[in-house]
Amino acid sequence: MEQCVGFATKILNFIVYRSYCQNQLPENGSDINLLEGVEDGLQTRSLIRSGVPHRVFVVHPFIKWGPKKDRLSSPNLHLEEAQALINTLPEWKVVDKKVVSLMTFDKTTFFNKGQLEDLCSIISKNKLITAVFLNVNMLKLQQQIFLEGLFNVPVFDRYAVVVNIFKFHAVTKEAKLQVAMAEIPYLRSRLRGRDGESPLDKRLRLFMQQEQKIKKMISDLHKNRELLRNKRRHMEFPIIAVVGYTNAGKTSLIKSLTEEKSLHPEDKLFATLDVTLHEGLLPSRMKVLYVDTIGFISNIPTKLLEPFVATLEDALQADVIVHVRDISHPDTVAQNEHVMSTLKSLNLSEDIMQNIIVVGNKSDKVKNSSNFKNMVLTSCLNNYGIGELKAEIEKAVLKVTGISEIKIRIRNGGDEYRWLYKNSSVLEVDVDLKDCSFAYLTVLISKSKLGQFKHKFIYGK
Ligand SMILES: Nc1nc2c(ncn2[C@@H]2O[C@H](COP(=O)(O)OP(=O)(O)OP(=O)(O)O)[C@@H](O)[C@H]2O)c(=O)[nH]1
Ligand SMILES: [Mg+2]
Repeated sequence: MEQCVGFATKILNFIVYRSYCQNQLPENGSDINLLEGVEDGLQTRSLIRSGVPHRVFVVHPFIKWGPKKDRLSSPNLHLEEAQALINTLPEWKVVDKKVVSLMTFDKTTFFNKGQLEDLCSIISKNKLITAVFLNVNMLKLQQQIFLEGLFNVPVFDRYAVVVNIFKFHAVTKEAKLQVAMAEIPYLRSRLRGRDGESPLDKRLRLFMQQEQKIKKMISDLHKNRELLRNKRRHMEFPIIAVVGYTNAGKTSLIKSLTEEKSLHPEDKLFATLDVTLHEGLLPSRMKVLYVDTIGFISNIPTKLLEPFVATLEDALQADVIVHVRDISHPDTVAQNEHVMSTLKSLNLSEDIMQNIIVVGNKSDKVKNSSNFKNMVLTSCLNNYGIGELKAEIEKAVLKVTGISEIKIRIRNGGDEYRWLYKNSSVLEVDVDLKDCSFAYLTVLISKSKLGQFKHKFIYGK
């Protein structure tokens, strides 16, 4: 309780603390130079010190009445998701949790007087607590400074926590650059609290320069990927993008579809941050490429996801989208709405939006899965429904790509033979019993490739 004695004194302390905090902000360019050591991991100075674990008191504030009330989900489900976010950070632990109802999130003190006293009392009694996670998108600087002054421990919002999860999970240079890019608006917003003397302008300018440099590096990488994509298109393997809410089982599903051993599904939010490609075979032995993508999550500031949007749009230039839902999750309906509205907000073609196969995953954890209609039910745990899903994917692929099955008689081991193996999916080879130097090949081939084949080997001769 002692921390709460004298609310007015605390307000005074807040003013003193505020100037203390301002002195803690980066003083010179080198401190905030995100691009120093890009190659060795883009170490940034962040408001969460990387590598310092915390024992966290999770507080989920929610609006009880009015138009801003969340009608799709419940405060307790949000609290659970907030806990899952904290547990995703290595060695971080949740030691207490609470939901608090408010009329607005706009007050500088954030909570009302009674709530603040209550929270202070919890924090002062529980000596384990080393940080508070306030489950809102982004606190205003003044709110954060006020609450930290009062609670005497760091206060993190969703932006800070999610950026740090991203940092732990970014593997490729592109993902690391995107995380650095995502962090800039946050760090910049934390700089703005200082009085406007010239060093602040200098630091803001530095941020802008860094932002430009990172943007340029990302755009160079995108160009590179564009080349790869064209190459991929040239090979004409159908592309299946796998999307869904974080932790729904996207990576697991791709693992089941491709039997690729190297994939590692994890019970963590945002385990996958990089777009990766995985080769698989459909029932007719047609080769396809599955694209694993970053998971969606609701209540994330759009600024945080902006750097990832271009990559996601790029990944979704696919022939078919598979939307994986975790139907065992109590919030599955709200998660579905969120994924669908995010997909609609992206710059995707009409065609692809018509080609979404919905998968009801984790059906092993659901008692009555017959409630879930218009989807393929699967379980990656026991491979249930994987065969049916492959057949659905094949149907969709054949429909959109105009790929057809044909049988051609060609010379064994000749140029035609090699060309077909490279450019189509060979389903069957039967030696011509009348002339063993010839064979009948049954292949799946796209219209354009068939045109090329005829041009090269039939009309061209
Ligand atoms: N019981 C059950 N668990 C599953 C199933 N599919 C996936 N899981 C588990 O769910 C967790 C998340 O799986 P991932 O495949 O990593 O999920 P993801 O959608 O790729 O997650 P992010 O990359 O973090 O967005 C892991 O612990 C999986 O083992 C399933 O069908 N049944
Ligand atoms: Mg994943």
